[in-house]
Amino acid sequence: MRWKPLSGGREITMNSLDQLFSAAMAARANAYAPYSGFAVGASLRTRSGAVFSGANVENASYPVGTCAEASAISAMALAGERLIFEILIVADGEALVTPCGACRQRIREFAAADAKIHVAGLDGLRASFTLDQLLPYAFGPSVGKVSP
Ligand SMILES: O=c1ccn([C@H]2C[C@H](O)[C@@H](CO)O2)c(=O)[nH]1
Ligand SMILES: [Zn+2]
Repeated sequence: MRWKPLSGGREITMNSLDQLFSAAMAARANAYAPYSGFAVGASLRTRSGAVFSGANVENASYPVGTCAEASAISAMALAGERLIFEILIVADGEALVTPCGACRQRIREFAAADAKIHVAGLDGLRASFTLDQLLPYAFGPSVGKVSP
């Protein structure tokens, strides 16, 4: 992806993973995580090339809180998009923060088995997986349909 120069001279280029990372970091800045104190950002790229992002939004009733990935997927669906090519999750700390089980299933609803799931720390990308690696033998949208 090419970006217009900010001010004359050198053109600024940003690769697609940098763009996802920036979007996820920006979303993470607005995470609402007063209970866990664990802010998470997510961003995803769709087939059209558009990027959608989200952050976790917690609740005093703990189980009602939502994950960053769920929030990014809702933003995507609201824009009428239905196919995720790659998604990136960013969080602080030493551990790899991969999507929780529920979010893996949420991603599966809108992504093929080879979709990429990137995991980042605040300092940048740490690992990349395919959805199939994180959710093997998945139950997907075409499995549960019974023909009339
Ligand atoms: O992949 C993840 C893992 C955790 N969380 C959130 C849920 C909760 O608000 C907080 C602590 O688990 O982090 C996410 O949003 N995405
Ligand atoms: Zn989740």
